[in-house]
Amino acid sequence: MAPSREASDTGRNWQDADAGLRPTERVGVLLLNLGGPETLADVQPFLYNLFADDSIIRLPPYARFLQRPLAKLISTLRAPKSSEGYKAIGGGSPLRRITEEQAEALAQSLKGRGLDAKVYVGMRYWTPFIDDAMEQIKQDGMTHLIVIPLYPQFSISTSGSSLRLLEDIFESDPAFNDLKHSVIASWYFREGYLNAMAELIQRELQKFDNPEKTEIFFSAHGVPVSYVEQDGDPYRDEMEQCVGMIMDELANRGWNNHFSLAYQSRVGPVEWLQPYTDAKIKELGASGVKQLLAVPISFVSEHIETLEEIDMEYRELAIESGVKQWGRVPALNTNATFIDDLASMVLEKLPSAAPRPGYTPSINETMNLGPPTGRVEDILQTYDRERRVLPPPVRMWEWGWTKSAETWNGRIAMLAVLIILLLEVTTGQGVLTQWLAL
Ligand SMILES: C=CC1=C(C)c2cc3[nH]c(cc4nc(cc5[nH]c(cc1n2)c(C)c5CCC(=O)O)C(CCC(=O)O)=C4C)c(C)c3C=C
Ligand SMILES: [Fe+2]
Repeated sequence: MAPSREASDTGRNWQDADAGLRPTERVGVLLLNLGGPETLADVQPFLYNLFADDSIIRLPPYARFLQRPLAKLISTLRAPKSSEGYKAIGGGSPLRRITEEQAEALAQSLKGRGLDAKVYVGMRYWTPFIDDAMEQIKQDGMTHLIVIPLYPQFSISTSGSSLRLLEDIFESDPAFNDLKHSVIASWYFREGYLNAMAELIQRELQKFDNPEKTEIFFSAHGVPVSYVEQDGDPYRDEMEQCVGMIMDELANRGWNNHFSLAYQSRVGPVEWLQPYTDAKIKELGASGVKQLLAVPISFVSEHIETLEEIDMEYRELAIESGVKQWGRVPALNTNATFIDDLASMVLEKLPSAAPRPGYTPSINETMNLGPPTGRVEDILQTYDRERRVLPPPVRMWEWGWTKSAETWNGRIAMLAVLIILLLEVTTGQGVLTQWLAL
C-alpha cells in the first residue's frame, strides 16, 4: 500500500528547549551520499571502492576472497569509459560541492527554526568518507544524531549499503554506545519533497510550446532486477509510488499530462529494472511523442547521470527518435522547499517530537504504515533482514564467475568422479595407484 503523504511542519518555530534537549546535549545531522571522483585520477580508485562493496557485487560466501581482486579488475576495465563521462562534465563529479552546499543550507534552515545543529556529510565511495564524518561526530561530542540518506527511495545498493557500514562503525566503537540516533530510511512521500518536485516540473513544462501535450518522462537509476525480485529490495515499489504521488500533486495543480517511468545507467549484461530509458525513449519517439520532459527521480543532486547521460546521450537519442522539443528538470540541489523539508525531518525526529503536547501524529505513524524510521539495526532488520547473497550483478566476461561456467564446472566434476569410481570398481585399484604404476 502506498504511504499517505506525510505533512511537514514547515513554519513552526522550534527552540532547543522545545526539542527536548538538555543544555549539554548536541544534535548532529549526517547526510549520507554516494560520493564521486573529484578529478580524473580519482575515477579508477572511486570505482574500486564501489565494486569492492558487497552490496554492489554480492558474491557467495565461499567466493568472498575474490571481492577485492574482482573490484580491481572491473574498476580498471571500466575506468576509461567512466573517465570519458567525467571528462565531458568538466573533469570530475560535482557531488561533493553540491552535498556540502545542501549541508550548509540545512544548518541555516535549522538555525532559522531555533535549532543549532551541526550537519555532516558522509560519502560511501569517495571523500569525505562516512568513517571520517563519524570520527568528527565523535570528536565534536554529539549526543544525538539524525541520519538522512540523500536518496528519496530506499535501495539495498544505496541507503542500505551506507547503513550497513554505519552499523559496523557503531558496533566496533564503544564511544558511540551513548549516541542516540535515528535514521530516516526513505522520504519520497513527504509533502515538502513532492511539492518541490511538482514545482520544478511545472516550471519546466511551461517552457514548452504545448505544455499540456508534453510527455513527462521520469528516469530513475536502475538496479539489477534480482535485487527486487530475489532480495526484497523495496526500490521499484517506492519508485512507482513516488512517481504516482508526484503526478497526483501535479493533477491537484491542474496538470494531467501523460507520463512514463524508465530506468537508466545499467552496468554489465545482467537484467536490470525495465523498461530501460534508452529503449523507452525510442518507443515514445516511434509512437509520435514530439515533446518530452525528462525528470531525474532517484537522486537529489546534479551528477554524471543527469549532466552527461540525460543531457547529452538521451537528448541526442530522443531527437534521433523523432522528438522535436526536449527539456530536463533540474535536480533539487539547494531548492528551498526541499531543504526546509529536510529540516522538518530533523525536527520531527528529536526527542520530544512524539510526546510533546499538541503533537498530531501523521497517518503513517498512527496506522504504522509506510517506510520505517528508527535505529540503523531496525531499518536493516526491516529491509535487508536476511542479507541474502545474490549472484554478482556485474559480469564482465563469460568465462569467469558465471552461472553457465558454474553449471559446466559442476557437470565436469561429477563426470570425473563417476569415471574414477568406475575405474576403481572395474580394476579394483585406486586411480592414484594406477597413475603411479604407469
Ligand atoms: C539511487 C541511485 C543509485 C542506485 C540505485 C545505484 C545503484 C548502482 N550503481 C551502480 C554502478 C555505478 N554507479 C555509478 C555512479 C553513480 N550511481 C549513482 C546512484 C545510484 N546508483 C550516482 C548518483 C552516481 C554518480 C556519482 C557521480 O560521480 O556523480 C557508477 C560510476 C559512473 C559510471 O561508471 O557509470 C557506477 C559504475 C551499480 C552496479 C548499482 C547497483 C547494484
Ligand atoms: Fe550507481
